[in-house]
Amino acid sequence: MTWIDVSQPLHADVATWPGDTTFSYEIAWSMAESGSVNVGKMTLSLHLGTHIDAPFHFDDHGKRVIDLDPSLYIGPVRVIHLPHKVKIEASDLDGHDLTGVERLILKTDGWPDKRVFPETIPELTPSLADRLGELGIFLIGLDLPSVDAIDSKEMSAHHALARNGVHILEGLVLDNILPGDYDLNAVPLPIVEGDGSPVRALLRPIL
Ligand SMILES: Nc1ccccc1C(=O)C[C@H](N)C(=O)O
Ligand SMILES: [Zn+2]
Ligand SMILES: [Zn+2]
Repeated sequence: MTWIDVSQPLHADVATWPGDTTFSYEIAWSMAESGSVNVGKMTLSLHLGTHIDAPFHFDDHGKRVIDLDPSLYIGPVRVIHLPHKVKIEASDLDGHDLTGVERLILKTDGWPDKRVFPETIPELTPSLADRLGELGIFLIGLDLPSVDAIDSKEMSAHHALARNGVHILEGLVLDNILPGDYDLNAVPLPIVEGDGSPVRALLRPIL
């Protein structure tokens, strides 16, 4: 079975958090100039497209990307569908048996057009973060640009997840993904000081 790409392509028009650094790519040194090769250069916010958050993103004393175990982002994952929510809370998991699940992806359908940055999105509640912690889930992924509301200053979901040892993977493209069990591969770059990192996120159905 082949891997399915669930990442947003990186190009100049990728939707960016309002006011944040957009994506740009240029050839810094062309074949003509160098005499041998094209050498590219890119600039981007570490929180655009499909990416992971390091705790330093929302906590001055939190871990940087280099401190995060890459194994968090490789391995079995459960995808569940929770569409049309304003808030996603612990009780939304009630119908789901998540015994043994370590990585969980929420397909919320809350960011339908990835070319446009959303004005409002479902937010995760601290009660959900606590439930994930109790279940032993250490990675939450979702098809949204944030686990908090767009206008949040408290970042209460980010903090509650971190308190519960749950790591964050944002901006997945799940339109063609059905609920079920998959293998995940979404490893960050070894950015030593990074508060986040873009990832190439891939899913492969477990049959
Ligand atoms: N408040 C911001 C201001 C500027 C740039 C990004 C944000 C974010 O909150 C990003 C989002 N929570 C993220 O984790 O990617
Ligand atoms: Zn982020
Ligand atoms: Zn975030």
